[in-house]
Amino acid sequence: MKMKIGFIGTGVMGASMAKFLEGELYVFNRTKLKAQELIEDGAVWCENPREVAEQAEVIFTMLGYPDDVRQMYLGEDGLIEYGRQGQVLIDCTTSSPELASEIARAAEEKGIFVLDAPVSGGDVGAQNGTLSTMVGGAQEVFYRVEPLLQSFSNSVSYFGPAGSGQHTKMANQIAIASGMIGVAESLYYAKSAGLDVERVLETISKGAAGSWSLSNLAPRMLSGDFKPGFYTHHFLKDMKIVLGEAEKMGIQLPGLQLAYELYNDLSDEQKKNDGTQTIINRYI
Ligand SMILES: NC(=O)C1=CN([C@@H]2O[C@H](COP(=O)(O)OP(=O)(O)OC[C@H]3O[C@@H](n4cnc5c(N)ncnc54)[C@H](OP(=O)(O)O)[C@@H]3O)[C@@H](O)[C@H]2O)C=CC1
Ligand SMILES: O=C(CO)[C@H](O)[C@H](O)COP(=O)(O)O
Repeated sequence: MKMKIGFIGTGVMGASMAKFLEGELYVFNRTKLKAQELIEDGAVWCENPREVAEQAEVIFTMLGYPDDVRQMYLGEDGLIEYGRQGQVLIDCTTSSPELASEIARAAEEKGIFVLDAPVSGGDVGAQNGTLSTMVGGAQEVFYRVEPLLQSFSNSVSYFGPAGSGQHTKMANQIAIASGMIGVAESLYYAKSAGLDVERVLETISKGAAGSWSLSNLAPRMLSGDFKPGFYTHHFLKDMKIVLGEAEKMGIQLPGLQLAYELYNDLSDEQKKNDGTQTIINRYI
């Protein structure tokens, strides 16, 4: 018998990730249109999270902000309220580690299992099923659902108790943040020096400067394609979570702080609608 799998949050990432899950799929998203392709491929549309919770054995969420996650899990009519014993809930949203622990505690009281399983690899990784997935929560639950996580990932790693997946994703975002500033400033410098920027990009991508951001986002910067793979407002959300966590740990991250300020200086329009490659507009 096919496993009944729920997927809530079918935006840029979720709509692609859900396609790789094998089973009977139950989907819900705030804007139904964004689940249309999945529905056409056979997924069952649910009118609310309650319907998903009543049907599915395992439920994935891929939402925007920690507040969305809080509402979805802990709010009235949320997944914990309607969930049942033995059910597994997996939050792939990039969210707060502390909230992940809070949700896991609330779920435990009802015999529901929760994992935090944020992903890296961008829109391209989601489309190709090659994400890197980082997991926190009970290890035996992780083992149970690992094959599902593998279906949209090329790497799945377990890190420890609830919140550990989110902490790992924060480490990922720290590495990406300064890298994005480096990518934009590299192109700006090459252009200012009168070089053929496309060739510079092609050449340095093959050397030690090579990175996911350089290969995937620098070409979008050069072609003026600012369509979101990764929304700038989500990147700012992530950097804010990291800065909050760093403060709690009593550590300073001046590189990340600078990246946050440079991104935060972008226009409201750019923050709301553009992908993170829009940082190039600060320079060129
Ligand atoms: N894009 C990327 O490259 C990556 C993004 N991430 C992270 O993954 C998460 C999702 O990103 P992405 O897919 O790009 O963002 P999107 O905004 O495209 O997707 C989020 C989806 O969640 C839906 N949603 C939010 N709250 C609710 C709710 N209460 N009920 C139902 N649906 C809800 C939104 O609905 P609606 O359609 O109405 O807005 C939207 O479709 C973010 O936390 C992001 O930081 C992680 C790795 C890479
Ligand atoms: O826009 C980006 C960086 O500025 C990346 O698309 C984004 O960070 C995707 O990487 P990840 O999947 O690791 O979050």
